[in-house]
Amino acid sequence: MYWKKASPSGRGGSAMGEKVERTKPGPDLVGVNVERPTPLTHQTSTVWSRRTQAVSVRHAFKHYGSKKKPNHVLSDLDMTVAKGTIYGLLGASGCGKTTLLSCIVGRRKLNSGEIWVLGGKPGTKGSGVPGKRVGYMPQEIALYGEFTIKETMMYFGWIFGMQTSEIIARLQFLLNFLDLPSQNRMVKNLSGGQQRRVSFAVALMHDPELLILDEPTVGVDPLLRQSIWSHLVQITKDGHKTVIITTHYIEEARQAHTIGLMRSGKLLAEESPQALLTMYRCQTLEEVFLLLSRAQGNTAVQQQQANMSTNINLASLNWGKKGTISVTEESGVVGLNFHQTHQSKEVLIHDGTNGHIDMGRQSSRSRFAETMEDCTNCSGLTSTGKIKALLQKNFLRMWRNVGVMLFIFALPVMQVILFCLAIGRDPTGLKLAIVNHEQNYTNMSYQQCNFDGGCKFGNLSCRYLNQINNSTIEKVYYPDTDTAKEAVRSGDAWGALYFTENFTDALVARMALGKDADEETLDQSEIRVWLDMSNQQIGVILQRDLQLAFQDFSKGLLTTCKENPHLAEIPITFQEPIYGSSTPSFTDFVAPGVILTIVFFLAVALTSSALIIERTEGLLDRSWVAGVAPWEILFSHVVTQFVVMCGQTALVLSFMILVFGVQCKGAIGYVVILTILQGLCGMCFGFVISAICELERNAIQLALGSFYPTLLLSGVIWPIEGMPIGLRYIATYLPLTLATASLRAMLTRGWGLIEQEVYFGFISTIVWIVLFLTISLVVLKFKRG
Ligand SMILES: Nc1ncnc2c1ncn2[C@@H]1O[C@H](COP(=O)(O)OP(=O)(O)OP(=O)(O)O)[C@@H](O)[C@H]1O
Repeated sequence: MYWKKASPSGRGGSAMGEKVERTKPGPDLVGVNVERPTPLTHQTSTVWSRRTQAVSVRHAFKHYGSKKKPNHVLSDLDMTVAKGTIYGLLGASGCGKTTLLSCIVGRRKLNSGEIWVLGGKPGTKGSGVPGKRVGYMPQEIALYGEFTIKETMMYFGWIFGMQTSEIIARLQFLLNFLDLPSQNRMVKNLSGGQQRRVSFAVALMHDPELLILDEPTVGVDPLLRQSIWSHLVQITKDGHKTVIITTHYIEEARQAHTIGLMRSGKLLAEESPQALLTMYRCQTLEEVFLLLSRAQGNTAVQQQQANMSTNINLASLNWGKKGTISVTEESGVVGLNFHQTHQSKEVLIHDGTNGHIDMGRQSSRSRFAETMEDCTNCSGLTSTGKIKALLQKNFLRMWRNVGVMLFIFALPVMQVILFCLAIGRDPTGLKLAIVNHEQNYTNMSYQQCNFDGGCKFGNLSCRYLNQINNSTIEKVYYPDTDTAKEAVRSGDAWGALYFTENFTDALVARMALGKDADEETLDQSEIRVWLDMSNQQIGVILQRDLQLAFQDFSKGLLTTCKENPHLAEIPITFQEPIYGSSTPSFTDFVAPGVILTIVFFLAVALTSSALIIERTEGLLDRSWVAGVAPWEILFSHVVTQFVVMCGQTALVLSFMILVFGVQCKGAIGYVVILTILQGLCGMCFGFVISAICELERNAIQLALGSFYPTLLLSGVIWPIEGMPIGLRYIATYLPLTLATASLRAMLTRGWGLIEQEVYFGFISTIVWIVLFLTISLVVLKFKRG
């Protein structure tokens, strides 16, 4: 058997059930009826008393920052909020009110200490907190700017498991009650005060058991502020609803049943407003707060003296028959506890094991059981309402944002078009400085360079020049090699080409004499070329075209002279390639990597900031407090992204294959699946970035920073076989490498899923998806803690 204070009316504020936990009664006061709580005999009774309060916080410690340099925000804080009361939490800015509230709603975890909310510990299975048992209005607006008021209510209503008709009815009430504008107005177009009221309406939406309001009256006019307070008083009247409210308008907190005055991470006092005013003989709560704050600042000795004098002062108070004052040690600075007899009374209750329970306890227990039953769904896997709300939110946000829509669908198309137009084509108009001493430079024929196309051996230099591809090479004529080379040096030409004055005769002699040709003949018959090889691609193309032109020239000559044209070829015959074309294009080599890179990094860009934006706007926390689990948020993004990915894949592949003719020899179905999987992989990588980074800026840096190394190491623009062996191993296991090789094998070789190179690409992508998702979930869970 033990003593417990019960408050059937739920009034009277301070720690009704809590004071029974004292083991050391305080000193008697002269002339004051002092309650002496009886020491508890069962530890279970303490737990029971905590469970029957709306909120009970014990020995709470919380710090931010590292262990070495902690910023202590809560230090050994105790708080008791009785059911059916309004609890006003007051304190200077930065004293830790928001931190305390976020620990109560399960947004943050204490470093040590205990919190009981509505009979359970926040975050534990079946506690319903976070979840629909709590209505939370954070300090920041924490709403979706692109939503209308109605959509906002729908979103949270569905998350709370309400039916659409219920939400609409409740919305009408809240619009009228909070004097809100039309339900079709966008939240971002509302005034600051209106936005705060919408935020308040969200907290009231599902009529929760516990309302936690962080400064709901900021920016609200006095009339509406009064009506908000009246509403709070109204809803707590029947004792089923509890409100914790912080405010900087200290005087409005007079309407609360209990006031907790907080300073430096502790509660200086936890009493009813009237008791505080009377105890400290103050006219306003502000004065009380100043008094207590000063008292806390004094030394321990001074503090003791202050307590003594307070006690003596209190001794002279005449509480009459209505009031009793209990002296306790746990109320902090003054250690006073006030109860009005008409609001609370001491009742004898038994340990639950005996089965004899008094009415007060019975009602709290049955209510507790009821609420726990109510919340059996809270631990369920998910609800369709939540998924519906999250999906609608993701799609609406995308749809309403033109920039995002362009980013999603126009950017990939533009990238493909740019890639196909800009990469892999032969350059044109490359200037070649030509010096032909077979011709007279001043003569027009130098430019025209006529020759006889039959089996005639005159002006062979002109016949060769005629074979050169005119679209790639633009011939510019120079009088001598010095000026031609100078043109190359000064960047006016990519190379200089020189024919000796008796080139034709020497070449004919070379062909006729064969091994008997002398050095001079060989020297005179050579075409000399000086190239600018500083640009490897252009240099190699010029080499290739000049050699091919000579081969064609020789073949043509031999053919017209009825000789075997094969004599002109080097004795290596490249037969028809087994895969690919005999004139392979760089585009075909790069295209698979480009397709996957576009889809992968667009997904990274889309998702890497998604969670951060929601987090910085406070939306993520608010959704969590409403009972949305991290995996549900991820799942909704996966579904949204999947739809986006399908659209992007269709666009990218159609433009690549159908419009620009990139070859696809394999099964298009597998190509599509691998591309979508890579998009999902990029999305999951984006989640990791989003979960790790606190700021959008950091996320962008990380996403951009990862782009280039991935591109370089994935064999997209150069075969990984060219890398040093160690780096090659690392590169092989990057998310894009095996997938690129797989896609290339499907597109250019026409391989199917049975080939190792192909299915390795699929396996590697799926493994990366699982890995990234796991990392994001772990980080999200960790951060939530
Ligand atoms: N995420 C965080 N990381 C580090 N420090 C934080 C964080 N959130 C709050 N703080 C610090 O903790 C202290 C308490 O902040 P808190 O927001 O709880 O105060 P508050 O009493 O709600 O203030 P206000 O009335 O201005 O809202 C402040 O010094 C604040 O700078």
